[in-house]
Amino acid sequence: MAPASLSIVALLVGAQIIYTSIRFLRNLRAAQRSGLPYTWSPVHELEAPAFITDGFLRWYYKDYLQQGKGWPRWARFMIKDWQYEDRGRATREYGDCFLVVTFNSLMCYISDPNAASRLVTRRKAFIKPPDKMKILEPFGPNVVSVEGDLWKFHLGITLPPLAAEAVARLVWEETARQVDMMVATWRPEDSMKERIYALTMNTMSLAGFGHQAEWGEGDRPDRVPPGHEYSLVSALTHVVSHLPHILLLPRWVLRWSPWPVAYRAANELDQYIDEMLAEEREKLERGDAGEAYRENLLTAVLRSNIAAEKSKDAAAIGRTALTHEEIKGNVFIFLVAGYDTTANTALFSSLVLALHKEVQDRILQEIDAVYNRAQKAGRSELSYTDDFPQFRYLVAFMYEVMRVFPIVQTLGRVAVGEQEVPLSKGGHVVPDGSYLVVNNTAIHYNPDIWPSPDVIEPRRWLVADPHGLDPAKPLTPEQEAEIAAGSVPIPGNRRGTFLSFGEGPRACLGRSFARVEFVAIMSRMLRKHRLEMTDHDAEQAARVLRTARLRSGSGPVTLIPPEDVPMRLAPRK
Ligand code: HEM
Repeated sequence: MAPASLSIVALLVGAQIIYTSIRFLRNLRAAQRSGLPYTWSPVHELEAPAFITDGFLRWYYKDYLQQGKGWPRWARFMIKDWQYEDRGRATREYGDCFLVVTFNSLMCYISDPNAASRLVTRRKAFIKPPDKMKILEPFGPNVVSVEGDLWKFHLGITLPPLAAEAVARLVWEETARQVDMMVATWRPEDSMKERIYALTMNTMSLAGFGHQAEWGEGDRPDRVPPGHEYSLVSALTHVVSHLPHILLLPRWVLRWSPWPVAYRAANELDQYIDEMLAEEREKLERGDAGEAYRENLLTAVLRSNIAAEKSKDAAAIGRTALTHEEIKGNVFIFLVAGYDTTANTALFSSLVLALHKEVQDRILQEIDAVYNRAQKAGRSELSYTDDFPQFRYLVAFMYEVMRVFPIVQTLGRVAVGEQEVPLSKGGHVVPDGSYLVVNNTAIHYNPDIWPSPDVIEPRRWLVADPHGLDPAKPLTPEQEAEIAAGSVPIPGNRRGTFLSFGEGPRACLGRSFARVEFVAIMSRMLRKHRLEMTDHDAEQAARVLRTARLRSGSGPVTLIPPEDVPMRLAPRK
Protein backbone atom coordinates (compact mmCIF):
# COMPACT_ATOMS: atom_id res chain seq x y z
CA MET A 1 0.00 0.00 0.00
CA ALA A 2 1.28 3.48 -0.85
CA PRO A 3 2.37 5.63 2.15
CA ALA A 4 -0.42 8.15 1.41
CA SER A 5 -3.11 5.45 1.58
CA LEU A 6 -1.59 4.11 4.81
CA SER A 7 -1.80 7.57 6.37
CA ILE A 8 -5.47 7.89 5.37
CA VAL A 9 -6.28 4.49 6.91
CA ALA A 10 -4.37 5.40 10.09
CA LEU A 11 -6.22 8.73 10.24
CA LEU A 12 -9.61 7.04 9.86
CA VAL A 13 -8.81 4.43 12.51
CA GLY A 14 -7.54 7.15 14.85
CA ALA A 15 -10.69 9.23 14.30
CA GLN A 16 -12.88 6.20 15.00
CA ILE A 17 -11.01 5.45 18.24
CA ILE A 18 -11.35 9.07 19.40
CA TYR A 19 -15.06 9.16 18.45
CA THR A 20 -15.78 5.87 20.28
CA SER A 21 -13.85 6.97 23.36
CA ILE A 22 -15.77 10.25 23.50
CA ARG A 23 -19.05 8.38 23.26
CA PHE A 24 -17.99 6.01 26.00
CA LEU A 25 -16.99 8.89 28.29
CA ARG A 26 -20.27 10.64 27.54
CA ASN A 27 -22.22 7.50 28.48
CA LEU A 28 -20.10 7.06 31.59
CA ARG A 29 -20.78 10.63 32.72
CA ALA A 30 -24.50 10.19 32.13
CA ALA A 31 -24.39 7.06 34.30
CA GLN A 32 -22.53 8.92 37.07
CA ARG A 33 -25.00 11.80 36.93
CA SER A 34 -27.99 9.45 37.24
CA GLY A 35 -26.99 8.43 40.76
CA LEU A 36 -27.76 4.79 39.91
CA PRO A 37 -25.24 2.01 40.45
CA TYR A 38 -23.42 1.26 37.20
CA THR A 39 -20.91 -1.03 35.58
CA TRP A 40 -19.49 -1.27 32.07
CA SER A 41 -19.06 -3.80 29.29
CA PRO A 42 -17.29 -3.60 25.91
CA VAL A 43 -20.38 -4.93 24.13
CA HIS A 44 -23.99 -5.12 25.15
CA GLU A 45 -26.30 -8.11 24.52
CA LEU A 46 -28.59 -6.06 22.25
CA GLU A 47 -25.80 -4.65 20.08
CA ALA A 48 -24.81 -6.26 16.76
CA PRO A 49 -21.35 -7.56 17.93
CA ALA A 50 -23.20 -9.63 20.56
CA PHE A 51 -24.08 -12.08 17.79
CA ILE A 52 -20.37 -13.01 17.83
CA THR A 53 -19.64 -12.70 21.56
CA ASP A 54 -22.77 -14.68 22.42
CA GLY A 55 -21.95 -17.68 20.25
CA PHE A 56 -18.30 -17.77 21.28
CA LEU A 57 -18.81 -17.27 25.02
CA ARG A 58 -21.68 -19.76 25.18
CA TRP A 59 -19.44 -22.37 23.58
CA TYR A 60 -16.40 -21.49 25.69
CA TYR A 61 -18.21 -21.40 29.04
CA LYS A 62 -20.50 -24.41 28.52
CA ASP A 63 -18.81 -26.48 31.24
CA TYR A 64 -18.26 -23.50 33.51
CA LEU A 65 -22.02 -22.80 33.52
CA GLN A 66 -22.60 -26.37 34.61
CA GLN A 67 -20.86 -25.51 37.93
CA GLY A 68 -23.87 -23.37 38.89
CA LYS A 69 -21.99 -20.09 39.31
CA GLY A 70 -23.68 -18.28 36.42
CA TRP A 71 -21.59 -16.22 33.99
CA PRO A 72 -18.21 -14.74 34.88
CA ARG A 73 -18.90 -11.08 35.65
CA TRP A 74 -16.85 -9.67 32.80
CA ALA A 75 -18.65 -11.76 30.16
CA ARG A 76 -22.22 -11.51 31.47
CA PHE A 77 -23.59 -8.52 29.54
CA MET A 78 -22.15 -9.67 26.19
CA ILE A 79 -24.44 -12.72 26.21
CA LYS A 80 -27.92 -12.61 24.74
CA ASP A 81 -30.41 -13.50 27.46
CA TRP A 82 -27.68 -13.84 30.10
CA GLN A 83 -30.42 -13.39 32.72
CA TYR A 84 -31.51 -17.03 32.89
CA GLU A 85 -28.11 -18.42 33.86
CA ASP A 86 -27.36 -15.41 36.06
CA ARG A 87 -30.40 -16.06 38.33
CA GLY A 88 -30.39 -12.56 39.81
CA ARG A 89 -26.67 -12.44 40.72
CA ALA A 90 -26.23 -9.08 38.95
CA THR A 91 -29.19 -7.70 40.90
CA ARG A 92 -27.63 -8.81 44.17
CA GLU A 93 -24.34 -7.18 43.17
CA TYR A 94 -25.56 -3.85 41.77
CA GLY A 95 -29.13 -3.48 43.02
CA ASP A 96 -32.68 -3.65 41.67
CA CYS A 97 -32.01 -0.92 39.13
CA PHE A 98 -28.55 -0.45 37.64
CA LEU A 99 -26.90 0.75 34.44
CA VAL A 100 -24.54 -0.95 32.02
CA VAL A 101 -22.38 1.47 30.08
CA THR A 102 -20.96 0.44 26.69
CA PHE A 103 -19.21 2.39 23.93
CA ASN A 104 -22.51 2.85 22.15
CA SER A 105 -25.27 2.65 24.72
CA LEU A 106 -26.52 2.97 28.24
CA MET A 107 -28.81 0.22 29.39
CA CYS A 108 -30.85 0.15 32.58
CA TYR A 109 -31.72 -3.26 34.10
CA ILE A 110 -34.67 -3.51 36.43
CA SER A 111 -35.65 -6.30 38.80
CA ASP A 112 -37.83 -4.39 41.20
CA PRO A 113 -41.53 -5.40 40.91
CA ASN A 114 -42.81 -1.83 41.43
CA ALA A 115 -40.57 -0.43 38.76
CA ALA A 116 -41.27 -3.35 36.40
CA SER A 117 -45.00 -2.89 36.80
CA ARG A 118 -44.80 0.88 36.23
CA LEU A 119 -42.70 0.35 33.12
CA VAL A 120 -45.09 -2.04 31.42
CA THR A 121 -48.28 -0.34 32.61
CA ARG A 122 -47.55 3.25 31.57
CA ARG A 123 -47.53 2.60 27.86
CA LYS A 124 -47.21 6.23 26.78
CA ALA A 125 -44.33 7.03 29.13
CA PHE A 126 -42.41 3.85 28.26
CA ILE A 127 -42.78 2.59 24.71
CA LYS A 128 -41.47 -0.58 23.11
CA PRO A 129 -38.03 -0.03 21.51
CA PRO A 130 -38.90 1.39 18.04
CA ASP A 131 -35.84 -0.08 16.28
CA LYS A 132 -36.62 -3.58 17.57
CA MET A 133 -40.31 -3.27 16.69
CA LYS A 134 -39.63 -2.21 13.10
CA ILE A 135 -37.89 -5.56 12.60
CA LEU A 136 -41.16 -7.34 13.41
CA GLU A 137 -42.84 -5.97 10.29
CA PRO A 138 -41.61 -8.13 7.39
CA PHE A 139 -45.25 -8.79 6.45
CA GLY A 140 -46.68 -5.50 7.65
CA PRO A 141 -47.26 -3.36 10.76
CA ASN A 142 -49.04 -5.25 13.53
CA VAL A 143 -50.41 -5.05 17.07
CA VAL A 144 -47.03 -6.02 18.57
CA SER A 145 -44.97 -3.51 16.61
CA VAL A 146 -47.01 -0.30 16.62
CA GLU A 147 -47.56 2.32 19.32
CA GLY A 148 -50.00 4.98 20.49
CA ASP A 149 -53.39 5.43 18.79
CA LEU A 150 -52.36 3.12 15.98
CA TRP A 151 -51.78 0.35 18.55
CA LYS A 152 -55.23 0.95 20.08
CA PHE A 153 -56.69 0.69 16.60
CA HIS A 154 -54.91 -2.61 15.88
CA LEU A 155 -55.93 -3.87 19.32
CA GLY A 156 -59.60 -3.13 18.65
CA ILE A 157 -59.51 -5.39 15.60
CA THR A 158 -57.17 -8.16 16.78
CA LEU A 159 -58.33 -8.62 20.38
CA PRO A 160 -61.84 -9.97 19.58
CA PRO A 161 -60.45 -12.85 17.46
CA LEU A 162 -57.92 -13.81 20.13
CA ALA A 163 -60.61 -13.75 22.81
CA ALA A 164 -63.26 -15.47 20.64
CA GLU A 165 -64.88 -18.55 22.12
CA ALA A 166 -65.04 -20.11 18.62
CA VAL A 167 -61.26 -19.85 18.23
CA ALA A 168 -60.67 -21.30 21.73
CA ARG A 169 -62.92 -24.24 20.91
CA LEU A 170 -61.08 -24.76 17.63
CA VAL A 171 -57.72 -24.75 19.44
CA TRP A 172 -59.03 -27.23 22.03
CA GLU A 173 -60.39 -29.69 19.48
CA GLU A 174 -57.56 -29.47 16.99
CA THR A 175 -54.89 -29.82 19.66
CA ALA A 176 -56.56 -33.01 20.90
CA ARG A 177 -56.68 -34.36 17.33
CA GLN A 178 -53.03 -33.54 16.75
CA VAL A 179 -51.99 -35.12 20.08
CA ASP A 180 -53.80 -38.34 19.11
CA MET A 181 -51.83 -38.47 15.84
CA MET A 182 -48.60 -37.72 17.68
CA VAL A 183 -49.21 -40.46 20.26
CA ALA A 184 -50.20 -43.00 17.59
CA THR A 185 -46.95 -42.46 15.68
CA TRP A 186 -44.69 -42.09 18.75
CA ARG A 187 -41.29 -43.79 18.42
CA PRO A 188 -38.90 -43.59 21.38
CA GLU A 189 -36.02 -42.56 19.14
CA ASP A 190 -37.90 -39.48 17.81
CA SER A 191 -36.97 -36.07 19.11
CA MET A 192 -39.37 -34.73 21.75
CA LYS A 193 -38.57 -31.22 20.61
CA GLU A 194 -39.49 -31.97 17.00
CA ARG A 195 -42.70 -33.69 18.06
CA ILE A 196 -43.89 -30.82 20.23
CA TYR A 197 -42.89 -28.25 17.60
CA ALA A 198 -44.77 -30.21 14.92
CA LEU A 199 -47.80 -30.49 17.16
CA THR A 200 -48.00 -26.76 17.92
CA MET A 201 -47.26 -25.85 14.30
CA ASN A 202 -50.07 -28.07 13.04
CA THR A 203 -52.44 -26.55 15.59
CA MET A 204 -51.38 -23.07 14.49
CA SER A 205 -51.93 -24.07 10.85
CA LEU A 206 -55.63 -24.55 11.56
CA ALA A 207 -56.14 -21.96 14.32
CA GLY A 208 -54.18 -19.27 12.51
CA PHE A 209 -54.75 -20.04 8.84
CA GLY A 210 -57.70 -22.42 8.58
CA HIS A 211 -55.69 -25.30 7.13
CA GLN A 212 -56.16 -28.64 8.89
CA ALA A 213 -52.84 -30.49 8.75
CA GLU A 214 -52.19 -34.22 9.01
CA TRP A 215 -49.21 -35.52 10.99
CA GLY A 216 -46.04 -35.30 8.91
CA GLU A 217 -47.74 -33.60 5.96
CA GLY A 218 -45.13 -30.86 5.74
CA ASP A 219 -42.88 -33.13 3.69
CA ARG A 220 -45.56 -34.58 1.41
CA PRO A 221 -45.49 -33.37 -2.22
CA ASP A 222 -49.23 -34.09 -2.62
CA ARG A 223 -49.91 -31.34 -0.05
CA VAL A 224 -48.35 -28.67 -2.26
CA PRO A 225 -51.15 -26.87 -4.12
CA PRO A 226 -50.71 -25.69 -7.75
CA GLY A 227 -48.70 -22.49 -8.00
CA HIS A 228 -46.76 -23.27 -4.81
CA GLU A 229 -43.40 -24.76 -4.06
CA TYR A 230 -44.08 -25.67 -0.41
CA SER A 231 -47.10 -26.95 1.49
CA LEU A 232 -48.50 -24.39 3.93
CA VAL A 233 -47.14 -26.30 6.94
CA SER A 234 -43.74 -26.53 5.32
CA ALA A 235 -43.71 -22.79 4.49
CA LEU A 236 -44.71 -21.97 8.09
CA THR A 237 -42.06 -24.29 9.50
CA HIS A 238 -39.29 -22.82 7.32
CA VAL A 239 -40.39 -19.30 8.18
CA VAL A 240 -40.20 -19.88 11.93
CA SER A 241 -36.95 -21.80 11.77
CA HIS A 242 -35.38 -18.96 9.74
CA LEU A 243 -37.08 -16.22 11.69
CA PRO A 244 -33.93 -14.26 12.64
CA HIS A 245 -32.87 -14.14 8.95
CA ILE A 246 -36.33 -13.10 7.78
CA LEU A 247 -36.61 -10.44 10.46
CA LEU A 248 -33.11 -9.03 10.10
CA LEU A 249 -32.58 -9.05 6.34
CA PRO A 250 -34.63 -7.21 3.69
CA ARG A 251 -36.27 -9.66 1.28
CA TRP A 252 -33.96 -8.74 -1.62
CA VAL A 253 -30.86 -9.39 0.53
CA LEU A 254 -32.38 -12.66 1.77
CA ARG A 255 -32.69 -13.81 -1.83
CA TRP A 256 -28.95 -13.74 -2.38
CA SER A 257 -28.07 -14.78 1.18
CA PRO A 258 -26.83 -18.27 2.22
CA TRP A 259 -30.48 -19.01 3.23
CA PRO A 260 -32.43 -19.10 -0.04
CA VAL A 261 -34.95 -21.41 1.64
CA ALA A 262 -35.84 -18.54 4.01
CA TYR A 263 -36.47 -16.28 1.02
CA ARG A 264 -38.65 -18.84 -0.74
CA ALA A 265 -40.59 -19.71 2.44
CA ALA A 266 -41.28 -16.03 3.22
CA ASN A 267 -42.55 -15.50 -0.35
CA GLU A 268 -44.65 -18.64 -0.16
CA LEU A 269 -46.24 -17.52 3.11
CA ASP A 270 -46.91 -14.11 1.59
CA GLN A 271 -48.66 -15.78 -1.32
CA TYR A 272 -50.64 -18.18 0.93
CA ILE A 273 -51.91 -15.35 3.12
CA ASP A 274 -52.88 -13.26 0.06
CA GLU A 275 -54.80 -16.18 -1.44
CA MET A 276 -56.54 -17.05 1.81
CA LEU A 277 -57.52 -13.47 2.48
CA ALA A 278 -58.94 -13.09 -1.04
CA GLU A 279 -60.92 -16.32 -0.73
CA GLU A 280 -62.25 -15.58 2.76
CA ARG A 281 -63.11 -11.99 1.90
CA GLU A 282 -65.15 -13.22 -1.03
CA LYS A 283 -66.89 -15.84 1.15
CA LEU A 284 -67.71 -13.34 3.86
CA GLU A 285 -68.95 -10.75 1.38
CA ARG A 286 -71.13 -13.33 -0.39
CA GLY A 287 -72.50 -14.19 3.05
CA ASP A 288 -71.82 -17.92 2.77
CA ALA A 289 -70.04 -18.13 6.12
CA GLY A 290 -72.83 -20.37 7.31
CA GLU A 291 -73.15 -22.98 10.05
CA ALA A 292 -70.30 -25.23 8.96
CA TYR A 293 -68.01 -22.20 8.82
CA ARG A 294 -65.13 -22.56 11.27
CA GLU A 295 -63.68 -19.32 12.48
CA ASN A 296 -59.87 -19.08 12.71
CA LEU A 297 -57.60 -16.16 13.51
CA LEU A 298 -57.20 -15.09 9.88
CA THR A 299 -60.94 -15.12 9.13
CA ALA A 300 -61.76 -13.60 12.51
CA VAL A 301 -59.39 -10.68 11.93
CA LEU A 302 -60.88 -10.23 8.46
CA ARG A 303 -64.43 -10.36 9.81
CA SER A 304 -63.54 -7.93 12.59
CA ASN A 305 -61.94 -5.65 9.99
CA ILE A 306 -64.90 -5.80 7.61
CA ALA A 307 -67.17 -4.83 10.52
CA ALA A 308 -64.83 -1.92 11.25
CA GLU A 309 -64.73 -0.92 7.56
CA LYS A 310 -68.51 -0.64 7.53
CA SER A 311 -68.63 1.44 10.68
CA LYS A 312 -68.88 5.17 10.24
CA ASP A 313 -66.64 6.04 13.17
CA ALA A 314 -63.11 6.62 12.02
CA ALA A 315 -60.61 5.99 14.82
CA ALA A 316 -58.20 8.63 16.12
CA ILE A 317 -55.87 7.71 13.26
CA GLY A 318 -58.48 8.85 10.69
CA ARG A 319 -59.65 5.54 9.19
CA THR A 320 -62.02 2.73 10.01
CA ALA A 321 -60.14 -0.43 9.01
CA LEU A 322 -56.74 -2.11 8.78
CA THR A 323 -54.97 -2.11 5.41
CA HIS A 324 -54.25 -5.37 3.60
CA GLU A 325 -50.61 -5.16 4.74
CA GLU A 326 -51.67 -4.65 8.34
CA ILE A 327 -53.96 -7.70 8.27
CA LYS A 328 -51.08 -9.76 6.91
CA GLY A 329 -48.74 -8.30 9.52
CA ASN A 330 -51.12 -9.34 12.30
CA VAL A 331 -51.70 -12.86 11.02
CA PHE A 332 -47.92 -13.28 10.78
CA ILE A 333 -47.30 -11.90 14.26
CA PHE A 334 -49.79 -14.33 15.81
CA LEU A 335 -47.62 -17.09 14.37
CA VAL A 336 -44.40 -15.53 15.68
CA ALA A 337 -45.78 -14.62 19.12
CA GLY A 338 -47.79 -17.77 19.63
CA TYR A 339 -45.90 -20.68 18.16
CA ASP A 340 -42.57 -21.20 19.84
CA THR A 341 -43.62 -19.61 23.14
CA THR A 342 -46.31 -22.25 23.57
CA ALA A 343 -44.12 -25.03 22.14
CA ASN A 344 -41.27 -24.30 24.56
CA THR A 345 -43.65 -24.05 27.52
CA ALA A 346 -44.94 -27.54 26.61
CA LEU A 347 -41.39 -28.78 26.10
CA PHE A 348 -40.11 -27.56 29.49
CA SER A 349 -43.26 -28.93 31.08
CA SER A 350 -42.70 -32.37 29.56
CA LEU A 351 -39.17 -32.36 30.91
CA VAL A 352 -40.35 -31.35 34.38
CA LEU A 353 -43.01 -34.06 34.35
CA ALA A 354 -40.56 -36.75 33.29
CA LEU A 355 -38.24 -35.69 36.12
CA HIS A 356 -40.74 -34.88 38.89
CA LYS A 357 -42.85 -37.96 39.47
CA GLU A 358 -44.88 -36.39 42.31
CA VAL A 359 -46.02 -33.49 40.10
CA GLN A 360 -46.92 -35.84 37.26
CA ASP A 361 -48.91 -38.05 39.68
CA ARG A 362 -51.03 -35.10 40.76
CA ILE A 363 -51.67 -34.11 37.16
CA LEU A 364 -52.70 -37.65 36.28
CA GLN A 365 -55.11 -37.65 39.23
CA GLU A 366 -56.68 -34.43 37.99
CA ILE A 367 -56.97 -35.74 34.43
CA ASP A 368 -58.67 -38.92 35.67
CA ALA A 369 -61.05 -36.91 37.85
CA VAL A 370 -62.06 -34.64 34.96
CA TYR A 371 -62.61 -37.62 32.61
CA ASN A 372 -64.69 -39.44 35.26
CA ARG A 373 -66.82 -36.38 35.79
CA ALA A 374 -67.34 -35.99 32.02
CA GLN A 375 -68.26 -39.65 31.67
CA LYS A 376 -70.81 -39.36 34.46
CA ALA A 377 -72.32 -36.47 32.50
CA GLY A 378 -72.54 -38.72 29.43
CA ARG A 379 -69.54 -37.31 27.54
CA SER A 380 -66.82 -39.68 26.30
CA GLU A 381 -64.59 -36.80 25.16
CA LEU A 382 -63.72 -33.65 27.08
CA SER A 383 -65.26 -30.42 25.88
CA TYR A 384 -63.78 -26.94 26.00
CA THR A 385 -66.84 -25.40 27.62
CA ASP A 386 -67.46 -27.98 30.35
CA ASP A 387 -64.10 -29.54 31.09
CA PHE A 388 -61.34 -27.05 30.35
CA PRO A 389 -62.25 -24.92 33.45
CA GLN A 390 -61.85 -28.00 35.69
CA PHE A 391 -58.09 -28.23 35.08
CA ARG A 392 -56.86 -26.05 37.91
CA TYR A 393 -53.72 -27.94 38.94
CA LEU A 394 -52.64 -28.22 35.30
CA VAL A 395 -53.00 -24.46 34.75
CA ALA A 396 -51.16 -23.84 38.04
CA PHE A 397 -48.42 -26.17 36.78
CA MET A 398 -48.17 -24.18 33.53
CA TYR A 399 -47.71 -20.92 35.45
CA GLU A 400 -45.13 -22.50 37.73
CA VAL A 401 -43.15 -23.82 34.77
CA MET A 402 -43.28 -20.35 33.22
CA ARG A 403 -42.04 -18.81 36.48
CA VAL A 404 -39.11 -21.21 36.80
CA PHE A 405 -38.35 -21.17 33.06
CA PRO A 406 -39.25 -17.60 32.04
CA ILE A 407 -40.10 -18.32 28.42
CA VAL A 408 -39.86 -14.59 27.61
CA GLN A 409 -36.89 -13.47 29.64
CA THR A 410 -36.98 -9.71 29.35
CA LEU A 411 -39.38 -6.88 28.59
CA GLY A 412 -37.72 -3.90 26.91
CA ARG A 413 -38.98 -0.30 26.97
CA VAL A 414 -37.69 3.17 26.05
CA ALA A 415 -38.47 6.25 28.20
CA VAL A 416 -40.40 9.01 26.42
CA GLY A 417 -39.20 12.20 28.12
CA GLU A 418 -37.70 12.24 31.60
CA GLN A 419 -39.43 9.50 33.61
CA GLU A 420 -39.54 8.39 37.20
CA VAL A 421 -38.74 4.76 37.92
CA PRO A 422 -40.23 4.00 41.36
CA LEU A 423 -38.33 1.38 43.31
CA SER A 424 -39.57 -0.40 46.44
CA LYS A 425 -36.96 1.64 48.32
CA GLY A 426 -36.90 5.14 46.80
CA GLY A 427 -36.88 5.90 43.11
CA HIS A 428 -34.92 7.40 40.24
CA VAL A 429 -35.49 9.66 37.30
CA VAL A 430 -34.17 8.37 33.97
CA PRO A 431 -33.48 10.72 31.05
CA ASP A 432 -35.44 10.83 27.78
CA GLY A 433 -34.62 7.91 25.48
CA SER A 434 -33.26 5.64 28.25
CA TYR A 435 -33.37 1.97 27.31
CA LEU A 436 -34.82 -0.09 30.17
CA VAL A 437 -34.92 -3.86 30.44
CA VAL A 438 -37.02 -5.78 32.97
CA ASN A 439 -35.14 -8.87 34.13
CA ASN A 440 -37.94 -11.43 34.53
CA THR A 441 -35.66 -14.21 35.82
CA ALA A 442 -34.28 -12.07 38.66
CA ILE A 443 -37.84 -11.26 39.76
CA HIS A 444 -39.06 -14.86 39.43
CA TYR A 445 -36.10 -16.10 41.49
CA ASN A 446 -36.20 -13.45 44.21
CA PRO A 447 -36.78 -15.34 47.51
CA ASP A 448 -38.47 -12.27 49.04
CA ILE A 449 -41.13 -12.51 46.33
CA TRP A 450 -41.30 -16.26 45.71
CA PRO A 451 -40.24 -18.25 48.82
CA SER A 452 -37.83 -21.11 47.97
CA PRO A 453 -37.85 -19.93 44.35
CA ASP A 454 -35.89 -22.88 42.96
CA VAL A 455 -38.56 -25.36 44.01
CA ILE A 456 -41.19 -26.25 41.42
CA GLU A 457 -44.47 -26.13 43.38
CA PRO A 458 -47.65 -25.60 41.29
CA ARG A 459 -49.75 -25.26 44.46
CA ARG A 460 -48.37 -21.71 44.94
CA TRP A 461 -50.90 -20.66 42.29
CA LEU A 462 -53.85 -22.36 44.00
CA VAL A 463 -53.79 -20.28 47.19
CA ALA A 464 -55.03 -16.71 47.68
CA ASP A 465 -51.52 -15.35 48.30
CA PRO A 466 -49.06 -17.13 45.98
CA HIS A 467 -46.18 -15.31 47.67
CA GLY A 468 -47.12 -16.71 51.08
CA LEU A 469 -46.69 -20.39 50.22
CA ASP A 470 -43.21 -21.63 51.02
CA PRO A 471 -42.69 -25.11 49.56
CA ALA A 472 -39.98 -25.71 52.16
CA LYS A 473 -42.61 -25.49 54.94
CA PRO A 474 -45.81 -27.47 55.56
CA LEU A 475 -48.96 -25.82 54.17
CA THR A 476 -51.11 -23.88 56.65
CA PRO A 477 -54.70 -25.08 57.27
CA GLU A 478 -55.96 -22.00 55.36
CA GLN A 479 -53.80 -22.86 52.36
CA GLU A 480 -55.01 -26.48 52.45
CA ALA A 481 -58.60 -25.22 52.56
CA GLU A 482 -58.08 -22.81 49.63
CA ILE A 483 -56.56 -25.55 47.52
CA ALA A 484 -59.40 -27.93 48.34
CA ALA A 485 -62.07 -25.28 47.61
CA GLY A 486 -60.53 -24.69 44.17
CA SER A 487 -61.93 -21.21 43.75
CA VAL A 488 -58.88 -18.93 43.85
CA PRO A 489 -58.36 -17.14 40.50
CA ILE A 490 -55.16 -18.09 38.62
CA PRO A 491 -52.92 -16.11 38.46
CA GLY A 492 -53.30 -14.24 41.74
CA ASN A 493 -49.78 -12.87 42.11
CA ARG A 494 -48.93 -9.28 43.11
CA ARG A 495 -48.24 -6.80 40.31
CA GLY A 496 -44.80 -6.93 38.75
CA THR A 497 -43.93 -10.32 40.24
CA PHE A 498 -44.70 -12.69 37.34
CA LEU A 499 -43.88 -11.41 33.89
CA SER A 500 -43.76 -14.37 31.52
CA PHE A 501 -46.95 -13.07 29.86
CA GLY A 502 -46.01 -9.42 30.45
CA GLU A 503 -48.44 -7.19 32.34
CA GLY A 504 -50.57 -4.10 31.77
CA PRO A 505 -52.02 -2.88 28.47
CA ARG A 506 -49.32 -4.52 26.33
CA ALA A 507 -49.54 -7.89 28.08
CA CYS A 508 -49.87 -11.03 25.99
CA LEU A 509 -53.08 -11.08 23.94
CA GLY A 510 -52.77 -14.79 23.36
CA ARG A 511 -52.60 -15.97 26.97
CA SER A 512 -56.05 -17.60 26.90
CA PHE A 513 -55.15 -19.25 23.61
CA ALA A 514 -51.90 -20.54 25.17
CA ARG A 515 -53.69 -21.83 28.29
CA VAL A 516 -56.25 -23.72 26.22
CA GLU A 517 -53.60 -25.25 23.97
CA PHE A 518 -51.40 -26.22 26.92
CA VAL A 519 -54.20 -27.91 28.86
CA ALA A 520 -55.38 -29.71 25.71
CA ILE A 521 -51.85 -31.02 24.98
CA MET A 522 -51.17 -32.28 28.49
CA SER A 523 -54.61 -33.67 29.32
CA ARG A 524 -54.80 -35.57 26.05
CA MET A 525 -51.20 -36.80 25.99
CA LEU A 526 -51.37 -38.08 29.57
CA ARG A 527 -54.88 -39.57 29.34
CA LYS A 528 -53.54 -43.10 28.95
CA HIS A 529 -49.79 -42.60 29.25
CA ARG A 530 -47.17 -41.11 31.48
CA LEU A 531 -44.03 -39.31 30.40
CA GLU A 532 -40.71 -40.87 31.28
CA MET A 533 -37.13 -40.38 30.27
CA THR A 534 -35.90 -43.18 28.00
CA ASP A 535 -33.40 -45.56 29.64
CA HIS A 536 -32.81 -43.26 32.54
CA ASP A 537 -31.15 -43.88 35.82
CA ALA A 538 -31.18 -41.58 38.83
CA GLU A 539 -27.77 -40.15 37.95
CA GLN A 540 -28.72 -39.29 34.39
CA ALA A 541 -32.00 -37.73 35.55
CA ALA A 542 -30.12 -35.55 38.06
CA ARG A 543 -27.72 -34.40 35.32
CA VAL A 544 -30.54 -33.53 32.91
CA LEU A 545 -32.37 -31.57 35.58
CA ARG A 546 -29.24 -29.70 36.59
CA THR A 547 -28.41 -28.83 32.99
CA ALA A 548 -31.91 -27.52 32.27
CA ARG A 549 -31.83 -25.39 35.43
CA LEU A 550 -28.35 -24.00 34.82
CA ARG A 551 -28.23 -23.38 31.08
CA SER A 552 -30.54 -22.03 28.42
CA GLY A 553 -30.56 -23.48 24.92
CA SER A 554 -29.98 -19.96 23.56
CA GLY A 555 -33.05 -19.79 21.32
CA PRO A 556 -33.46 -16.85 18.93
CA VAL A 557 -36.73 -15.67 20.49
CA THR A 558 -37.65 -17.58 23.65
CA LEU A 559 -35.95 -19.61 26.35
CA ILE A 560 -35.46 -23.18 25.12
CA PRO A 561 -34.14 -26.29 26.90
CA PRO A 562 -30.38 -26.78 26.41
CA GLU A 563 -30.73 -30.33 25.14
CA ASP A 564 -33.31 -32.61 23.56
CA VAL A 565 -33.81 -35.31 26.20
CA PRO A 566 -35.00 -38.73 25.01
CA MET A 567 -38.49 -39.33 26.41
CA ARG A 568 -41.13 -41.96 26.02
CA LEU A 569 -44.83 -42.26 26.64
CA ALA A 570 -45.28 -45.32 28.83
CA PRO A 571 -48.79 -46.82 28.95
CA ARG A 572 -50.40 -46.15 32.35
CA LYS A 573 -51.22 -49.18 34.46
C1 HEM B 1 -46.89 -19.56 26.61
C2 HEM B 1 -47.09 -18.84 25.54
C3 HEM B 1 -46.86 -17.35 25.46
C4 HEM B 1 -46.00 -16.55 26.15
C5 HEM B 1 -45.01 -16.95 27.23
C6 HEM B 1 -46.20 -15.19 25.67
C7 HEM B 1 -45.54 -14.09 26.17
C8 HEM B 1 -45.81 -12.77 25.81
C9 HEM B 1 -45.25 -11.60 26.44
C10 HEM B 1 -44.25 -11.60 27.58
C11 HEM B 1 -45.78 -10.51 25.84
C12 HEM B 1 -45.55 -9.04 26.21
C13 HEM B 1 -44.28 -8.45 25.64
C14 HEM B 1 -44.02 -7.05 26.17
O1 HEM B 1 -44.69 -6.54 27.07
O2 HEM B 1 -43.08 -6.45 25.64
C15 HEM B 1 -46.65 -10.99 24.78
C16 HEM B 1 -47.35 -10.18 23.92
C17 HEM B 1 -48.15 -10.65 22.90
N1 HEM B 1 -48.50 -11.97 22.67
FE1 HEM B 1 -47.90 -13.58 23.74
N2 HEM B 1 -47.14 -15.21 24.68
C18 HEM B 1 -47.58 -16.50 24.52
C19 HEM B 1 -48.54 -16.95 23.64
C20 HEM B 1 -49.16 -16.17 22.69
C21 HEM B 1 -50.10 -16.65 21.70
C22 HEM B 1 -50.56 -18.10 21.58
C23 HEM B 1 -50.44 -15.57 20.93
C24 HEM B 1 -51.37 -15.50 19.74
C25 HEM B 1 -51.87 -16.49 19.10
C26 HEM B 1 -49.75 -14.41 21.46
C27 HEM B 1 -49.87 -13.13 20.98
C28 HEM B 1 -49.31 -12.01 21.56
C29 HEM B 1 -49.51 -10.66 21.06
C30 HEM B 1 -50.34 -10.28 19.84
C31 HEM B 1 -48.79 -9.80 21.91
C32 HEM B 1 -48.63 -8.29 21.77
C33 HEM B 1 -49.55 -7.48 22.65
C34 HEM B 1 -49.30 -5.99 22.48
O3 HEM B 1 -48.20 -5.57 22.20
O4 HEM B 1 -50.26 -5.23 22.64
N3 HEM B 1 -48.98 -14.82 22.51
N4 HEM B 1 -46.67 -12.37 24.80
